[in-house]
Amino acid sequence: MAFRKEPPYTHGNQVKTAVVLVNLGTPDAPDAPALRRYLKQFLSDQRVVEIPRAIWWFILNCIIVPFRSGRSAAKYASVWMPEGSPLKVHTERQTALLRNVLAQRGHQLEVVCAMRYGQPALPDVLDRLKAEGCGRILVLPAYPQYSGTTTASIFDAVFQHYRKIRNVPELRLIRNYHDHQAYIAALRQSVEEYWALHGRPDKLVMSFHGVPKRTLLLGDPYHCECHKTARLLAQALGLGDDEYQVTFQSRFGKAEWLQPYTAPTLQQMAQQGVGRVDVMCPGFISDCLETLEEIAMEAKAEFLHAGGKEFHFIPCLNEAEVWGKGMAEIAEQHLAGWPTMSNPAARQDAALEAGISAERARKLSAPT
Ligand SMILES: C=CC1=C(C)c2cc3[nH]c(cc4nc(cc5[nH]c(cc1n2)c(C)c5CCC(=O)O)C(CCC(=O)O)=C4C)c(C)c3C=C
Ligand SMILES: [Fe+2]
Ligand SMILES: [Fe+2]
Repeated sequence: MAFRKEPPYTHGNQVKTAVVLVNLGTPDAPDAPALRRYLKQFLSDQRVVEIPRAIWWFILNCIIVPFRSGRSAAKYASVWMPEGSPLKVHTERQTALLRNVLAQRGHQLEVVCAMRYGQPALPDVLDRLKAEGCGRILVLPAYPQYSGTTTASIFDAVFQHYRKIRNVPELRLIRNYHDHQAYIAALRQSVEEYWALHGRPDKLVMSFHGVPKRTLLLGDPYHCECHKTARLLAQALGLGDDEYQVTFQSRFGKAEWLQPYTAPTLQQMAQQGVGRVDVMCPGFISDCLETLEEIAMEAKAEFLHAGGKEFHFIPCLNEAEVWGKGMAEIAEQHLAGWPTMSNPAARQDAALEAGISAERARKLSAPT
């Protein structure tokens, strides 16, 4: 196998560290050509669709791409922001937030974002970091719950990229943070703030993106991690079992996916006399088509049509300050041992913030 051409190794270069926030990716524009490119790349990933290649090639190229692109483009158009697709806009803002919080805590590192599908493409971002001298890379997927369909696909893309590189950086991959206290605390704060402004619902629905049921039966822990997130959040909010419900949305294709499905559950709730529901999507750290259109528009209309009185969508964590700190805490745990703090004053501040005594902080900041 041929490796990519690299400049000759030189001695004495300072090795930099980078954190890469990787999200799913999104079309470049809310139109059919952009959707065709996006859906083709996304749905050709064998981690996402496990149907035998030849059959799937036919279904994807002759049915899904031609028929879905226009419809999906119209949905994207209904949530498109002036700066672009919500998923990309929020991911970029989260990257800036994480960069600022880590810098405030005294870390010297690059913080960038990348997309598994679409732009900025993960391989291009990894190439750029290498050219900038980053010899340590921490990959932070935008998925709190691990799934073979999402997290592992990011890992595949990273490994695939470095297969062609001779001088591979030191790599760390964050597998999940579905039960991390910083993530649960950020969710709790966002719900409590929402309820302080808008009052409380009869029922809180936590709607996660679905996956085919067979992936659960074949060992994917995603379903269990979603339930654990929901249980921990309900505990943090002090909710009883009858005050919240976990559901799964965005079913794709004819096969059975994780149940209960979000839309029919909301309709049943409306028919059973649940007056107000609040829906949140803790499987997404940023708002996107699936939250803003499928939940905040479609599911809302269906719930009200079925007789529900009030429907509230609680936004994702997006750029909440508490989530900036949460992401930083998660990243810091995985950065441990890497020399990211070269500034003694910042090191002392960070140690103080972590609750370590001033004296110990001074010792820590002494040159080593
Ligand atoms: C939160 C994690 C996600 C999992 C798990 C997931 C699995 C999964 N998705 C599809 C098919 C589609 N998903 C689409 C959009 C989409 N999916 C996620 C996240 C997860 N997907 C996000 C964040 C988004 C929104 C992207 C955006 O641009 O805002 C779409 C495209 C939209 C459409 O045309 O309806 C498809 C298709 C499968 C098949 C799958 C697991 C097997
Ligand atoms: Fe999806
Ligand atoms: Fe489970």
